This record gives sequence, structure tokens and C-alpha cells, in this order.
Amino acid sequence: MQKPTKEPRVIVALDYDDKDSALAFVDKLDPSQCKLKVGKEMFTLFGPEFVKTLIGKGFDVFLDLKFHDIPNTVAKACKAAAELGVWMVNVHASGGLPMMQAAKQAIENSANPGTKLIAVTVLTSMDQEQLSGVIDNVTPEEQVLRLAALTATAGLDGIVCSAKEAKALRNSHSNDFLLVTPGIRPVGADAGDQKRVMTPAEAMKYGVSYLVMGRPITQAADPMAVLTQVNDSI
Ligand SMILES: O=c1ccn([C@@H]2O[C@H](COP(=O)(O)O)[C@@H](O)[C@H]2O)c(=O)[nH]1
Repeated sequence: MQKPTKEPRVIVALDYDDKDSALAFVDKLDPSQCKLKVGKEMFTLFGPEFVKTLIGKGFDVFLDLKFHDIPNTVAKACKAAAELGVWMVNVHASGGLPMMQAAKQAIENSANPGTKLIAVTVLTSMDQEQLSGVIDNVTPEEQVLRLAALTATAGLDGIVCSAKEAKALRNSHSNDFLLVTPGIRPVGADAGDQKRVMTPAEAMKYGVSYLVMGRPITQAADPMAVLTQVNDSI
């Protein structure tokens, strides 16, 4: 009997400045091992065609462009992303309730109404000190919880946050509310510019839905070995 395939929980952030290197890596992967994330760098360099190439290879693609603009503009951008065929797209929750509602409505009215829409809360590169430069008297966790509540009110599918907030979030949001967490670092990995970090196994234990991992995999001497280790650990 064929083994049922489990949905992959790792989203590999393809932050390459060279398309050939990115595709050489992708060609070693199988869509059952991970999903893929295309962010601002690769989208700006290689555009929608690159995203379509990845979708054509059978991968679920998270288009991480973090839209943040007036509702009309964000809604049109989300519609365009959905019609590109991506699995997931995101906006900044700090754009506000009407902006998120407009984005959701635009996806529902698009040719791909099943496209997932999530909202960025507090970037995982921000610690208390950095957040204090933006907003007074609030911890990263308090701000994440507040923006998560706003995102849920808007009816979105979930949020981008750090795994550090997952435990508190699961007290007020069901498992259907997606927690997509960058800042994932295997034990001993370099944190780089990430401040709120956690290991893959710990993050899954606290109820994260998807782990976003870039450099620990793509810049490893053996990226496939790291991805296999992470998948085995969760
Ligand atoms: O809060 C956020 C939102 C998005 N990201 C993105 O995730 C990856 C993380 O890459 P690493 O190399 O594993 O640090 C990257 O594409 C970011 O743009 C984030 O890190 N934090």
C-alpha cells in the first residue's frame, strides 16, 4: 500500500541573488519535503515568471512580499498574487483592519479564492529594544497578540510571528489559525540578523504551523542534509 504523504511543514526561503543557483537547489528537492518562499529579492530580480517556474515544478509557493499600502492598492496586489497561482501571500497587519479586509475580499473574488492570506505582526529581526524605537510600552509578545487579534477579526488565515509567541497565541487562537514562523535556527546555527529565534523541534512543540528557514539550509555545506535533519526532528 502507498504511504500517505504528510504535508511538509518547512518553508524554504529562497533568498538567492542568482536564479541558476536557486533552481539548481530546487531541482534537488521534492515538493513532499518542503514548500518554497519567494521574497522581495528574488521577485524583484526575476519576477512572476520565476514564481510560475516553481509552481510548475509542483511546489506550494509562499509569495512573501509583505504588502503594506492603502486598502485599494493592497487588494489589487493580493488579487494579482492569487491569480499567479501562489499558495500563500501576505500583508502587514499594521496596515489596519480595512486594509486586511480589502485584501481578503480581493482574494475571495479572484480566480484563486483558496489562496491563503496571512499578516506579518512583529518582524522576527526585532527585539524589545528595536520595538521600543517604533512603539512605546509594549513587549514584542504583547504587540504580536494584539495584531494577531486584529488579523483574526479581519478573517485572515493566520499570521507571521516568531515561534517565541506561539504558546501564548495558542491560548487564544485555534490550530486552524496559521502561525508561520521565520527565525528558526537549528541548535548551534548562526542567528544572523534574527533576534526572536527557536529550534525547529521546539517551535513545532509550541504549536507552530509552518517553519520558515532560509540561510541555515541554503547556505549550509549540504543543504539537503540540513533539510532532512529538520524534517526528521519534527
Ligand atoms: O518577521 C519576519 C518575516 C519574514 N522573514 C523572512 O523569512 C526569511 C528568514 O530567512 P533566514 O535566512 O532563515 O533568517 C527571510 O526571507 C525573511 O525575509 C523573517 O525573517 N522575519
